[in-house]
Amino acid sequence: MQPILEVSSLTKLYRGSGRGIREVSLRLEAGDIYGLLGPNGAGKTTLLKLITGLIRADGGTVTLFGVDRSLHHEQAMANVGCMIESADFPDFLTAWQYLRQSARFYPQVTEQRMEEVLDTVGLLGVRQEKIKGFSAGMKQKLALAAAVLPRPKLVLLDEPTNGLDIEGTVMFRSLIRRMSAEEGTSFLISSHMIHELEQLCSRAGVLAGGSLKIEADVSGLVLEGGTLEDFYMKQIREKGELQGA
Ligand SMILES: Nc1ncnc2c1ncn2[C@@H]1O[C@H](COP(=O)(O)OP(=O)(O)OP(=O)(O)O)[C@@H](O)[C@H]1O
Repeated sequence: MQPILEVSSLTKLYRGSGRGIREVSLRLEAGDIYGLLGPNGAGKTTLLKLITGLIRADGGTVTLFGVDRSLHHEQAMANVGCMIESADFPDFLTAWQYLRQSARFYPQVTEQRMEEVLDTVGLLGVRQEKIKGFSAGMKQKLALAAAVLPRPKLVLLDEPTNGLDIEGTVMFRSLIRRMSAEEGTSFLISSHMIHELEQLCSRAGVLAGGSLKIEADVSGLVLEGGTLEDFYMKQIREKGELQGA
């Protein structure tokens, strides 16, 4: 079966720091919910930015739905939703105007769909308020609403639960589960919320020092009585990535 996402030997070393990611390869099959774990500075955001073309790679390839992203960007990204780093919102827009702006590339997105996603993330009641009055968590919810708005087949999320309240985290988990079960959506989620990832993900990968160290079948791990946290800490310790451990 054709993978949803195939990353091959992707490399990006930033000029200033010389850090980034090196020779990372990753494959997502349809229906995968893949958790990307790793210490601060491991290269998770860099990998997500490279996949979506927000920054340019030094080497390697990204193929989405069989299409080379660097050659046919629009076609490759047509079914991809993403939320990478805290979105820089145009503060003068209302939540509704922002979503309308996000929807302009997707003729299939109706006002009913916009209302539906705002309701899901708990922002329907404030849709006519300007974003400049929103808290960090409200902005995070709006970014999530925009990422899933066109019902993409693949959603890339960088630290999606950062700043979310408890209800927001529960909403996030049920949104992912529902989209996965009802629409067959695949997810690549970078997060430090390991318990969240353990509950959601079918597979996980550990990125450390710019390289993908190991991947795990999360449900298999849990069935065998292990936890994703123990697995992660073991990997990080073995690879000497844990300072002072
Ligand atoms: N624009 C940049 N210029 C120079 N170095 C950078 C730049 N952006 C990131 N880096 C470096 O690249 C490495 C990877 O950063 P990245 O943001 O991808 O890590 P991360 O795994 O997402 O970290 P965190 O979990 O803290 O968000 C870090 O060492 C960081 O200092």
